[in-house]
Amino acid sequence: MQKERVYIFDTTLRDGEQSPGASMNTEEKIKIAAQLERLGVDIIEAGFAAASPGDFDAIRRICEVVKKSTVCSLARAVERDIVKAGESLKDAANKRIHTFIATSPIHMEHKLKMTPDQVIERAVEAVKLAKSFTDDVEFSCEDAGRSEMPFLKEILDAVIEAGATTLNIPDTVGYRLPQELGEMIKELHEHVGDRAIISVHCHNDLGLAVANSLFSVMNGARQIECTINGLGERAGNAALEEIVMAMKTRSDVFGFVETGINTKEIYPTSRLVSAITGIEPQPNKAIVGKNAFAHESGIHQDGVLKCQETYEIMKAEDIGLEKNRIVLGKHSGRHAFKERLEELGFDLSQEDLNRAFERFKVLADKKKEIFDDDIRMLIANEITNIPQTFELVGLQIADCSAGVPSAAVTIRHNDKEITDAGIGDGTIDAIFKTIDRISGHTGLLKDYRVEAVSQGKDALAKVVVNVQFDDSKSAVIGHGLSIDTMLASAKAYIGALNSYLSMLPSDCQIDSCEGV
Ligand SMILES: CC(=O)SCCNC(=O)CCNC(=O)[C@H](O)C(C)(C)COP(=O)(O)OP(=O)(O)OC[C@H]1O[C@@H](n2cnc3c(N)ncnc32)[C@H](O)[C@@H]1OP(=O)(O)O
Ligand SMILES: CC(C)C(=O)C(=O)O
Repeated sequence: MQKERVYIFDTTLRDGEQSPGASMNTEEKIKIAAQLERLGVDIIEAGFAAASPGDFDAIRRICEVVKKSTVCSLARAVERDIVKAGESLKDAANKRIHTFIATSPIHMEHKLKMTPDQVIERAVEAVKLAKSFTDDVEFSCEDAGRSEMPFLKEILDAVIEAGATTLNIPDTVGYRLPQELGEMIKELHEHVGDRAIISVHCHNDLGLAVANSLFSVMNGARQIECTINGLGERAGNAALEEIVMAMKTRSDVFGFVETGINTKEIYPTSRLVSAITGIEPQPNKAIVGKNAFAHESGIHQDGVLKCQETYEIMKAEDIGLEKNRIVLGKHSGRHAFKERLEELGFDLSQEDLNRAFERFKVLADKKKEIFDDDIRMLIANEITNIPQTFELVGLQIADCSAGVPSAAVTIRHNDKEITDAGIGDGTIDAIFKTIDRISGHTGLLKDYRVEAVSQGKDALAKVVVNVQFDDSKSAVIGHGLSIDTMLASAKAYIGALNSYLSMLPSDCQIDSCEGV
């Protein structure tokens, strides 16, 4: 079956820029336009030439860069706007003027202060003037979603007669429900026939912009106006990525149509637009949100690892992501944990794996997301195989502003828990001195380093100490890992102590613990 083409009209640079805070400079617009062309959009609405000299210039410069996609400027049904649009598009390889006027009773009466007949007359004049610059003229009935059907048919007949080749039916205020807009498009499509292409431009005030666009395609629309990341005035426009991926994923329903979009460019385009505008899609945003291809819970991770389709209806690769993301966190299970360890090059025995998994769960309770570096450190600590002669059970430090830095430490040794407290020149010194007293070994701190492992405010602190115990000739190293730096320091010091003890002949070890 011959597929019909649905033209993708991207208005990120025009309606998308109408998002508060999304203004872009000319260079930024050129970058986005070039990427939109790579993405394969048919028409790039590059701006509103009459809005400002900057907008005019950006459209003109985009025409120099974009050669395959059609470049378009918006214009009110006003002579100056159309002339400006025509001039800005002068050098375009393919150009379109998009002129519009409102057709709903509320807009005609209160905003335009024009009668319906005057609106038709103005629309016809606008299309005729636009036609003197290009054959490709689009006419929009602004607020068509709240316009009366007989009037819509009348004005569309008039602008077709004047030369409009694309007729856009905007749901300007996002009022229509999918079924209703679908019926409206069906009736208008039957009325217009093959005299022009029917387009829709849906806003997202009720969160229905994408659904409305898809219903419109099912009912005869062959151009969709949309934006990257759903940017746009108020709640935004229909999101290009959602429309395109819905049609691709549900080809059982949309198999009769096709777009020219290279879906692998969707993610890079989304990233570029959010980097330039500073507006990040919400994490759970369909297709391009940070979590759209992420799995955090053990049952889902297990399913996806066994068969991707258990929890994925699209492939991350299809939108240009490298792969889906298995996020390790408190809801993860052993399957995902083991898989990540293998990816990181760790091959643990079942016993080590079980121990590491327990420690992972404890860490995950404290930390929102566990990164690869966190796991590396966790495993490094797990596989050292040094006997844990002393084990930290608890640590309490006094309010640092109170004057004398002090620490209370509880340590397990030979199945006994011993608590002691001490003061020091600083909190770390107080902790280390107290550990010395409990263990009966005196350490001389040669080096102390702390660094953040992984990312975020809740990043793990990794403390590395180099300690010389009991006047021995060489110093030993200890590592400690925790989201709390003091705790990491205590662990590092005890780690160094255990390491030192493991190197002593066993009779010495017993002697050295007499003080405990
Ligand atoms: C639904 C949409 O997204 S439409 C596009 C919205 N985008 C923009 O408005 C961004 C660019 N706009 C601008 O820079 C400015 O509004 C301009 C340059 C176009 C016009 O600025 P100003 O001349 O100062 O007019 P202002 O914006 O205050 O008011 C709009 C005027 O255009 C009229 N108007 C609005 N739409 C149309 C139209 N499609 N055709 C003809 N006249 C229109 C209004 O009735 C009003 O006319 P009035 O001055 O006689 O009352
Ligand atoms: C100019 C038209 C297409 C528009 O942006 C709208 O109606 O929302």
